[in-house]
Amino acid sequence: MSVPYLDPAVGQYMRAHSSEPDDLLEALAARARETPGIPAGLQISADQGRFLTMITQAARARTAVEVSPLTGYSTLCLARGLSARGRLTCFADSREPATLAQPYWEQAGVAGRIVLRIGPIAERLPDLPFVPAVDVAFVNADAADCDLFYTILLPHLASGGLMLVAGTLRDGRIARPAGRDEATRAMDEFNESVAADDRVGVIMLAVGGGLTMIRKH
Ligand SMILES: C[S@@+](CC[C@H](N)C(=O)[O-])C[C@H]1O[C@@H](n2cnc3c(N)ncnc32)[C@H](O)[C@@H]1O
Repeated sequence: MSVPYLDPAVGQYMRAHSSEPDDLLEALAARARETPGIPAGLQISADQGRFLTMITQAARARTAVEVSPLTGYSTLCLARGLSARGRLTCFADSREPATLAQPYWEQAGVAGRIVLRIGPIAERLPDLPFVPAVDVAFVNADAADCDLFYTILLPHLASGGLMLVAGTLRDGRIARPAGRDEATRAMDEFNESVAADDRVGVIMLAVGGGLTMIRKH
């Protein structure tokens, strides 16, 4: 478990007392590492993946949305947590997840739950239907895009629905003003605006590079 802003001994302890990713997730992660053009470090961490599966299960989600899949690892974690008749609609700029992850989605028996929408995400996302309402949305995008995707997705969320946004602590840089880059400043603005949004309840979790869980009232 890599939680760079935590004491390494605490991270090690957490890893030792959490479930490990299974062979299929490990195989997909290895395939992503070997694939040219997939930048290292963009895929969600194993602990984030486990959290996505568990929260989707706990929410008994039937309708989920993801922006964006890239390697398809987070997609597999979300799809596994859905009920058998659930649907996960994934917005991606390119076909990468389909070509890379499809065999793993099939092996997991969840390929039939996944619908890919390929094309410029900001243009495609507003086409998402309002019925059925979304139970769980997962946003793992560039910091500069998080506010736009949040703004578009929130009206689609069911009352009591959850939105999870990854990378919100920027691996700890968010709280170290000296080391801030443009993306960290953008994420800070996003975090400020979500915390002040009275339509939702918010908790920031020290999972992976930071994971914000947002519940619509
Ligand atoms: C953080 S990744 C999503 C990772 C995904 N959830 C997973 O588990 O594999 C998505 C972001 O990566 C950015 N990105 C950077 N380089 C990319 C590349 N070569 N292909 C696709 N997305 C890329 C995109 O702009 C997008 O906002």
